[in-house]
Amino acid sequence: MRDLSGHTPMMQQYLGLKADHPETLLFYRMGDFYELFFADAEKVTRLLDITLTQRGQSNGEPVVMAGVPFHSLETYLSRLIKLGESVAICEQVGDVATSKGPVERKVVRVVTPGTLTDSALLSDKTEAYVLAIHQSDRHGCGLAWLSVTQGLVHLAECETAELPNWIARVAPSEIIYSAEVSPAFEQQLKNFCSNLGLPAQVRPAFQFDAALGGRKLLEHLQAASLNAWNAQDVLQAHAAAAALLAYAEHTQGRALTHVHGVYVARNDALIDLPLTTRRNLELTQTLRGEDSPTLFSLLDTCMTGMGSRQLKNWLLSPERDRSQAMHRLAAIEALQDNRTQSYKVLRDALKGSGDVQRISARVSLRQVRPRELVSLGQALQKALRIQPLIPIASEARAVERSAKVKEELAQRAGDTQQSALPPSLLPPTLLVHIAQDMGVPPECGALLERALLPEPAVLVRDGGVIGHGYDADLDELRAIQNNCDGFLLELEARERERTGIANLRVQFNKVHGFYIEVTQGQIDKVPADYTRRQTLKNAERFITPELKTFEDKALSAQERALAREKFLFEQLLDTLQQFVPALTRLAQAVATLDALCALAERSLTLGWCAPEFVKTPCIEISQGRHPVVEARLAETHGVVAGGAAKTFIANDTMLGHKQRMQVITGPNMGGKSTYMRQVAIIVLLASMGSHVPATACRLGPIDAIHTRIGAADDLANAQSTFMLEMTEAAQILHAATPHSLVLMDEIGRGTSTFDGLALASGIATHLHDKTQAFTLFATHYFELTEFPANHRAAVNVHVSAAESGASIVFLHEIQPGPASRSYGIQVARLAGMPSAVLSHARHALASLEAGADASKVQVDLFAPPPLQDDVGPSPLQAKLAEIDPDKLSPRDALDALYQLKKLL
Ligand SMILES: Nc1ncnc2c1ncn2[C@@H]1O[C@H](COP(=O)(O)OP(=O)(O)OP(=O)(O)O)[C@@H](O)[C@H]1O
Repeated sequence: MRDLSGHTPMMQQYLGLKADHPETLLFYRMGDFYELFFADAEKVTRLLDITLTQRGQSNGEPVVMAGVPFHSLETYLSRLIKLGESVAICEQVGDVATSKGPVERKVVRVVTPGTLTDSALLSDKTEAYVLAIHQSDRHGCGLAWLSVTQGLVHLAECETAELPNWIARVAPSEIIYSAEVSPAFEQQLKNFCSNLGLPAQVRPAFQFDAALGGRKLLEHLQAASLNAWNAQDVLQAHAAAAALLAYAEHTQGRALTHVHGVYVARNDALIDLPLTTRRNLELTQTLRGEDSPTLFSLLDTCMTGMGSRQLKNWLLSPERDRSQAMHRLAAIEALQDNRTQSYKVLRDALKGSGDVQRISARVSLRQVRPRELVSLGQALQKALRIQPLIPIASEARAVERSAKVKEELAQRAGDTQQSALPPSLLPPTLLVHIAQDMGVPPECGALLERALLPEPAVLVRDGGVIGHGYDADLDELRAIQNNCDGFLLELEARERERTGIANLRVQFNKVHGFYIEVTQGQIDKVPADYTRRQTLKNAERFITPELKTFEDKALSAQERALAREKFLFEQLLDTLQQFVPALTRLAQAVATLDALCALAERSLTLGWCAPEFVKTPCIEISQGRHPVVEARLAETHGVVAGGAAKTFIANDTMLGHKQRMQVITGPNMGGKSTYMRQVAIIVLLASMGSHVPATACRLGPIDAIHTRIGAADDLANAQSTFMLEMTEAAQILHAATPHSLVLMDEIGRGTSTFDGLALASGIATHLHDKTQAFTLFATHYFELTEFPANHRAAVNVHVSAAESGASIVFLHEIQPGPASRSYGIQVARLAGMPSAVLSHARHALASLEAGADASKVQVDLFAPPPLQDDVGPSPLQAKLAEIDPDKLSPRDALDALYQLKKLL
């Protein structure tokens, strides 16, 4: 323990608090400022560009400090959190008037990027997760993550090698791990996090305790066993959960009473969408790291932040089991019902709904602000109006029509695994469930309406929060403040009448308070209950018991009203706790309904169709489109660089048992990448339960979407473009199965032509013969168009283009057969290459082609490698093997040596 005795008492207090938060910036409240000291002060000065000052000395050293005004705390917090910093907020909790030495202070909460609850600091559309990672002894990891504003702890276990993909899937805002992970593991984790700009915190090893985690989960679930959640066997994840909950509680300064759900994410339950796939398909971020245009930005027309977050979650975690998707599809069909078009009415009703999910979490954490409670009250009223509008009957008809959903439901009813799903995803059908959860107890809404003013102050400490008529004492205190003048006039009139003193006056001054003034001439009329307060030259001033009582009340009324409001607000929070579970269910229902309505709207606006799920492995798409490219073309009215088509050209895709691989050729800019991505996007949309941009779509089971597209140098990890390309390709070859969709775009182009071609052909062969995944293989190697000739399940297709003079027109149609040529020079011309370069290139091409024709040797790229000839041992080896030196006489040994020499 450090000796602090040389420091001033205040610095001793500060340093004592700081010792508990060494890695966190400590905001130390002093009057109207939060002050930071020493290294913290220097750091925020750098990060926030605020002034560094120096005041006095402590322990012989100058006290370096920087401060921010208390009322601008949120602004500074938000900037620091965006920079990945954590902040401990230390408030004065003792009584300034009575304390000897520095007033008592306490860290009341720690604000970290992954445990935010304040809507001012959170993005509407993104959940902030904190992810705890536990390294187990056996090459595995236990994971546990939660968003403090949700009531659900997610658990998972994975191999260490799969960790990056899990982190990508969870997309946390912050990671915590044990102080005792292996150095190699820590290094890997740190590299990975710094590449993603993800803050990582080290936590004490003892907190990563499986038994403790199991117990804590049971406490939250108020259950005796985790079996019902199918979470009993994931012990490594329990260890992570123990640390996760401890950390979340540490940041909030209290237990998370609203956490009452556990969900185990099993590796084989979700469609695998590796980090590369998320990136390449531009699901939530463009390749340049922007939020739009992406698939999510196109899909997300939700009316609430809750809906947007739900939709993003569906997009990034589609399940392999299609029953969930089928439920959503049935609900979308009901919402779109021609006659009622309920989705429109519902979207109107959902507009402007408060963020029930975040607000109810803040209720249980007792951090909620008055205005949030008002908006919660409004959301409850909305929910009651929305409830009867939900087209339950149409959904029932849609389910009836879909024999498959019915079959699925019947299966699920007898399926013991069902409780592993979050509650709102269970049968009965989705909309029925949503409608049930919309019914929050009416007394909750009524209480909020009564308890709060319609437009309360921002903070309780300012007063003006609690409604009129809610509490008699408060009403009286307010009446005193408001009716001071009225009361005094009324008292004056009454006293004049009682005493008969016509010029009696009731007045107030700051020194003497309230008094009744009587001129000297009228003194003899003063009643007995008047007590003299002050004598003036011409008048006497009195006080009466009634006026004294009023004075006491009036002078302290404001103070007492504030205290009363605080008390009533706390009492309100106590009462609201019982409604938190119902509010959490309501939030989930609103989020789901909003997301479904957005999907219904998108489908109708963009002309999408419902996919059909089948058991036979296949991907059959009629007239498929890439929704984001199509939307961009529509926005720009087809005026895009490179003379592309004016409207999007739809294409079919037929992959099945007989045709598992397409070798796609065609000019640059022809649309190969777009076509491949569109197939992946359609598969993904269908799997999440959305309609798809096509006229028909039949989809067999899918377990993963792998992509190897483009190449960006990963300089931070010292990987070259080619190394990265090969690493990604190798991962795909190991992971893909016959139910996976694999996109390979121009594999092998990062090395010399022969190496690249040879590798590309090897990879294609492996995918076709061994992996047998559905594969779209785009290539510029014409040699690979020979591939289908020797491989039954592969076909050639090409994107069409037409030559028009020296130029080229892209038709973007996928047609059978290989492309006739590559048009590289024409594309370069479109790109504005100087004509001298083009002319040089044309000549060079002609001579290269002539040379290639002359020396054409037929190489069978796809022939299996020759087996090593097994010719057996040589005569010399055979002779040597015969000899047993232990049995040889010196004479025999010499003979043998001569024989061996001869054989040589
Ligand atoms: N089906 C389509 N209909 C209309 N326009 C399209 C279509 N497909 C692609 N395009 C347009 O052509 C552009 C180039 O497409 P894409 O990047 O897919 O070509 P590519 O063949 O993969 O090119 P490269 O081989 O150079 O990577 C797209 O940005 C888009 O504007």
